[in-house]
Amino acid sequence: MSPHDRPLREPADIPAELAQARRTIDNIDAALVHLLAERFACTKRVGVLKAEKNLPPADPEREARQITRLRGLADDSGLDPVFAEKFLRFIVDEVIRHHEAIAVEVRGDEANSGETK
Ligand SMILES: C=C(O[C@@H]1C=C(C(=O)O)C=C[C@H]1O)C(=O)O
Repeated sequence: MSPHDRPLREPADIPAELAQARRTIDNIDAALVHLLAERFACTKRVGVLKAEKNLPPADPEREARQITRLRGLADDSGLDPVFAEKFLRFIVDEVIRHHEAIAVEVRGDEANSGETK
């Protein structure tokens, strides 16, 4: 466990309920960071697989289906679907940038090893 996993220390003079709510927020933020780290580790692998198979970095058709699904999940759970879509778009755009960089790297490696596809 990293020392950053612990919730932040709050001043002693703040109301107990506010301090408790902030501990919960800190735990949720920690979980979000862990989840994003896992997601990016997984998408990195996908980027390598796609580059090796000469597939494009972005898959707009899959993205459209993910957006529809997440908007539905957001609606069901009381989260603003517009926000859910923006949040997914933000993450996916970053993933696509990673995939473009991975594709350049893999192509370079192939050129250096004299491999053809
Ligand atoms: C991860 C992939 O690559 C891209 C990133 C996606 C994502 O982060 O969910 C979805 C589709 C692709 O545009 C994939 O093709 O599955």
